[in-house]
Amino acid sequence: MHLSHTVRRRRRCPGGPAMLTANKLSKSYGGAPALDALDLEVPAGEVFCLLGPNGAGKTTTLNLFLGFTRPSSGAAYVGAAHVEADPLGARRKIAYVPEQVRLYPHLSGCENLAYFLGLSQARAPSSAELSRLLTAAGLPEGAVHRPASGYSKGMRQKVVLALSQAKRAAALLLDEPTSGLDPGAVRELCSAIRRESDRGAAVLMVTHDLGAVASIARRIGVMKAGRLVEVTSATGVSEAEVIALYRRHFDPPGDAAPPLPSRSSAAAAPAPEVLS
Ligand SMILES: Nc1ncnc2c1ncn2[C@@H]1O[C@H](COP(=O)(O)OP(=O)(O)OP(=O)(O)O)[C@@H](O)[C@H]1O
Repeated sequence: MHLSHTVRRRRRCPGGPAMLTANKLSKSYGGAPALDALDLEVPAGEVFCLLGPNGAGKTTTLNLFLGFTRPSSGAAYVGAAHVEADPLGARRKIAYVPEQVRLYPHLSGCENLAYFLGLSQARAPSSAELSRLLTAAGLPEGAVHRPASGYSKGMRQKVVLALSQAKRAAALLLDEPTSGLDPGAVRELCSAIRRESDRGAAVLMVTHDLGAVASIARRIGVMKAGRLVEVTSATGVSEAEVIALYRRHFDPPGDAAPPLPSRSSAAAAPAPEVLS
């Protein structure tokens, strides 16, 4: 079926209309495929977790949905917006939690939220409304008006999750959000992500945290060398079952105790700015 760039009938996937769609989405660097003909649909309200070893193409997938990089072939859509043809239209529908969220350090959480929200919509919510959004996302009340320079990683993430809620983002993309978080912060983050999916956001989360996957994923996609090699339901699965799934794909044969991805593989690389 031909899909026009701008006018496109929204396809339906099992859980409802697809909010994130990849059609034969491919990206090569210097002739080497980083992502190879990805077909994927994430409907509204679903949490889809992408697993795979380093270099599998997970971040490349996010970058293509975000319009940070152009596909070599194929197409990515956010709702009906074709990312390449209508990057701003697509971006307006997305909230993005990079591995390291960067806020304006001299501004408070409330001021950061007002700023990022102002980039995407004309209506400026009141300070009381912004505070409510931030505390609903899990930011401690006492931190709302404090400079973000003193925020932990988990607190910075809460500002983006409040932004996601405030602008009613159709899609929430997260790149290794639990790396470097303590177990309590991981639980809080998972609850906040669940609230966003309950609201109707399509969630696409790249992670090495198999416990978090078991806690929030509705479907799991396994990536290997740029290809999506398995998609499976995660409803009711335990962490042990997610570990078994991962081992089935990535255990070297004959190796008794292969390494699993760590829960907190914090990388120091700076991430792009918060999208609004
Ligand atoms: N800007 C780039 N230039 C050249 N090669 C790149 C670039 N970005 C990614 N790649 C390559 O594309 C492949 C997929 O990378 P990608 O970052 O998507 O993997 P990943 O699954 O997210 O890995 P990780 O778990 O380490 O984040 C890798 O081989 C990587 O080296």
